[in-house]
This record gives sequence, structure tokens and C-alpha cells, in this order.
Amino acid sequence: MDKIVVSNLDLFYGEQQALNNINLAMTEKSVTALIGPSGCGKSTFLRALNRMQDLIPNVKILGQVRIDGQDIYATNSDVVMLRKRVGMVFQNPNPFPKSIFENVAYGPRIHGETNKKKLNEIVETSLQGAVLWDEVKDRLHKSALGLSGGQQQRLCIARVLAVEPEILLMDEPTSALDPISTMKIEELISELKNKYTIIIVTHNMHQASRVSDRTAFFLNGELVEEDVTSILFTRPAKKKTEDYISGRFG
Ligand SMILES: Nc1ncnc2c1ncn2[C@@H]1O[C@H](COP(=O)(O)OP(=O)(O)OP(=O)(O)O)[C@@H](O)[C@H]1O
Repeated sequence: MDKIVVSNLDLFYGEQQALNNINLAMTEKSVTALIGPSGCGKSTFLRALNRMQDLIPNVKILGQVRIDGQDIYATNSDVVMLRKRVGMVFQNPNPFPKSIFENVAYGPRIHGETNKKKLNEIVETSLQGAVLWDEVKDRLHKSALGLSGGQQQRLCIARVLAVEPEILLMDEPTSALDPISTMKIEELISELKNKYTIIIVTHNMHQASRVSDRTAFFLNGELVEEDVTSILFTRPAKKKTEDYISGRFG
């Protein structure tokens, strides 16, 4: 079933058009990878899925982004609720300079959870969900900044899981990590897709083919082609896709 349906999406930064008439449906509880050369609009597209451009002046967005049939850009759309439903993990792990516990409890607290026992439960479940619990359970009240980069990234995933999202947006989540940490995050993504709809931007085509069910190839702000990942990488329909995946440009 489609969780997110994007129709005729245009996005302008001032005069510059960064997305041109994008139409893409993303399936529930699956991983969609967004690939393409630098500057083609992957991050812009990802960020449009939870209205992250709202605070940038002179951004104009046309078209629709529907989540469970509701247009997130409709005037009555609740942005706080949207960001709870659609969590985001960034390229560089960015934990708060607080304890591991406080990093995970932060979101639920913002959303009104004050019960200590409930917060303890949420922190444990979220850290387990991000496959970090065993590594940190004895140091929950130590600074998150003492964790390795890979652990910090899993903590950021736990922080997102703590507010019970439905969709996870990941913008090159492993590009700052070593190969072992990258592998752990990739395994985690395969686990998380049983519960969440995941959209991941990656520069690494091997990663896209390892973790995603479908892949969308962007070029110059346009969606060139989208298909089942194994098909897109072996039998792309478009010449531009073939040129890109065979390393002829980008
Ligand atoms: N905040 C912004 N203000 C103005 N222009 C922007 C902004 N963010 C992105 N752009 C422009 O929009 C276009 C698409 O950028 P975007 O970051 O979405 O590409 P990308 O495919 O994610 O690139 P990369 O792989 O290098 O991260 C680029 O030309 C970029 O310069």
C-alpha cells in the first residue's frame, strides 16, 4: 500500500527550480532509496516530505505530498504532528550535549510525557529498536558525546523512534561512518522496515542495492526513473539511468 504519494511537486529556492514535476509513490513498510549526482535534488525532495523547507525564506512549493491520503501542505495540516509522524536522521550524527537517556527522552517529553516509569520504558524500547541498548544500558546517564560516531547515529535513530513515527527519512545516514558502523546501520534499516516506511538518500549505489526495495533516480531536479531496486540497477528503462549507474557521469 502507498504510504506517501507525491504528485506534480515543484520546489523553487527563489528563482531557482530545484524540483520539477516530481511524481512518486512510496510503499508502506518498505525502503525507497533516492540516488543521483550531487545537486540533483535528493535532499530537497526528502526534506519536502516533512516540510523542512518551511523556515527557509523564498521557497515556493507547488503540487501535493499526501501521507495516508492527507496533503501535508494543506492549510489545516498540523506541522508538529507531521514531524512526529515523519522522523528525520541526518548525515552527521547530531546528539544533544546531554546524557544518552535525555537524548531519547527529549522527544516524548516535548510531546507531554512526564511519567518517569513510562519514560524509562520508552528509552529502553527505543534504544532496543535502534540496536544500541546492550552497548549503553550501563551508561544511560553518561554524555551522548562519549559514544562512537556509529553509536551516536544509532542514538539519533533511537531519538526518532521514541516519538513513535510512521516514516523515517534518512539523509545519507552512513556517509560519516566507518564500514562496520555502516553495516550495523544497514542491518538496522532492514530490521526497521518491518515497522516503518523508510526513505533514504544515498550516494552509494551498493548501499541502495543492499538496503532498498525500490530506487528512484534523480537528475537535475527531475525524477528520471523509479523501479524495483534490482531492476533499476540491472535493466534500467532510461539511457540516463544506465549512464549513471554504469559510472559514466556523477
Ligand atoms: N537552502 C537552499 N537555498 C538555496 N538553494 C538550495 C538550498 N538547498 C539546496 N539548494 C539547491 O537546490 C539544488 C538541489 O540541492 P540538494 O541539496 O537537494 O541536492 P542533492 O541531490 O541532495 O545534493 P547532494 O548529493 O550534494 O547532497 C542545488 O542546486 C542546491 O544548490
